[in-house]
Amino acid sequence: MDEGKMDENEWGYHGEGNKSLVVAHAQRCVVLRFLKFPPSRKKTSEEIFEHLQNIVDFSKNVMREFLGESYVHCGEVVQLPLDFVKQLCVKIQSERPESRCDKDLDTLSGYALCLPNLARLQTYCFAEHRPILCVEIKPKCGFIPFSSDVMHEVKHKVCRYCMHQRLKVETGKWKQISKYCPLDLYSGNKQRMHFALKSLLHEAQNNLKIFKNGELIYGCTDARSPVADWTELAHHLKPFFFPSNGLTGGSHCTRAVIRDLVHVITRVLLSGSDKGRAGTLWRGPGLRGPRVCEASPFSRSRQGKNSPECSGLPKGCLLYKTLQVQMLDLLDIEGLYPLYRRVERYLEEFPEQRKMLQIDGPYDDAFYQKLLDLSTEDDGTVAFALTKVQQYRVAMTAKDCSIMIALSPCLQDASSDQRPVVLSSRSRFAFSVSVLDLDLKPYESIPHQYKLDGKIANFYSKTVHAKDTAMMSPRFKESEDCTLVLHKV
Ligand SMILES: O=P(O)(O)O[C@@H]1[C@@H](OP(=O)(O)O)[C@H](OP(=O)(O)O)[C@H](O)[C@H](OP(=O)(O)O)[C@H]1OP(=O)(O)O
Ligand SMILES: Nc1ncnc2c1ncn2[C@@H]1O[C@H](COP(=O)(O)OP(=O)(O)OP(=O)(O)O)[C@@H](O)[C@H]1O
Repeated sequence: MDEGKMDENEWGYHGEGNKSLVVAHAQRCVVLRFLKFPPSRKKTSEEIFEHLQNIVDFSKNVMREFLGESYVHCGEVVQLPLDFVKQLCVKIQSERPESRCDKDLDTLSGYALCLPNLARLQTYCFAEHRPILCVEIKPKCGFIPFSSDVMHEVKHKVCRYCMHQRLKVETGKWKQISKYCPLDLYSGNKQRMHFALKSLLHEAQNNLKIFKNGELIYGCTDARSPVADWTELAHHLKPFFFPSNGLTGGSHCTRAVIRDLVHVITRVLLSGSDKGRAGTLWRGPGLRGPRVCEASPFSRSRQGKNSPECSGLPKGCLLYKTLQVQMLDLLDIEGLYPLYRRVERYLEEFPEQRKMLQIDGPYDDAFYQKLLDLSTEDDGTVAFALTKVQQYRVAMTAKDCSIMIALSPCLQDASSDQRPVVLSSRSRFAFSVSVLDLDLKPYESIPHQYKLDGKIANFYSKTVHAKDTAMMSPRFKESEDCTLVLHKV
């Protein structure tokens, strides 16, 4: 990319989250990722450069090691002409969802991250002429905490995502509760994974987006977004899955296309194409805790039946590796918070030590090596507390990242440039899998996490458990009554 000759007309709005905004080049497979800030929060150019460089270093030295290099694209920091950035900002403003406009794109520093456009097959060269379908999934936390420090009883049975749904609907963030449960997606069991993916297709929230040739065709931006239209989605997908157009249309066709999509995504998610070194050498914390969330409609419908829920994920696949990194949260926020307070007290006494403790970077190999200490025996030291704090931040990052799956149809016997291939009922796709949004969660967000966690668990217990008890009690009363009668007889 020639930063000297930038033309805003060659770039278009691509998407945004809470902290960054992404624009894509019209022809080339690259995106620019800019940081966003609340209008009142001004940062210096040096601070922004350091922040972006930290993102690159963290991806390179930590996440690549954990997840494998084929999945992680670190990108590079680029300096752009300020005129270009200002004009780009004006150009894209009308396309931004209203709910994201509480923060402004940084137009003052001129710095951004340049990354491959993962909504197209991963390549830095000119866009390929083959059509490309891309599915982005933000799977969220895939396990139930196993830490003995967890005091909220409900957290041992119901996963954080399912509990949080109740609060999100209550506060108006989303209109209805999703049937998606991350534990189903991470189960490795095909039936459960199909259920999870279909649930995401029903209620995408911010957990699912679908792009066709780089353009968003499915997914919602906020609670005001129109309801999911499977007929329209199937119309987009049909040429990919039924190239010879065997099915004419109607609900049968819609269902068949959606089923094919779900099956292909499941196969890709279970594939382990990664050849990375350290990603496979590293032995993570090991899968622990309940494998089923009590709130998942799939699990509820199978209660008491012999369900094949625990097939487990293949070790090479990205879901498995992501889950391992998420499980670096060994103590849960309830066990972590006192350790955070220990580090805080130390820093209050020795503020000059902050740099040495690498709280704000650099995220180098030394930082990575310390993360590998999985001991949970607290020796009362600041060093122990700090290691757990840093592991928690890394785990939280993995709980909030997204997985991008790009699929491109290929002919029956054509070689796919060494890319892996997945089959659907009537087609064949070359695919790539990548992770995005691997920005290390800030140290400062820990008190917020602690409060939010309590709020989510309390709200869930108050509403759902109260409701469940109310619904259960007549049945219990009946059986009690029955038992009493039997006793009398
Ligand atoms: O706390 P959560 O689980 O709601 O996650 C936040 C996400 O909400 P979600 O639940 O996925 O809708 C939230 O996503 P949205 O803004 O809701 O799309 C952010 O990803 C946020 O991360 P950060 O503060 O921007 O670094 C996320 O915050 P972190 O907790 O990951 O810091
Ligand atoms: N390299 C990329 N290629 C293609 N699309 C991308 C890329 N990076 C980001 N995106 C798109 O931009 C959106 C926003 O990016 P990202 O998730 O990094 O934002 P964020 O503000 O950091 O997110 P969060 O809300 O989780 O903090 C993504 O959901 C994805 O659709």
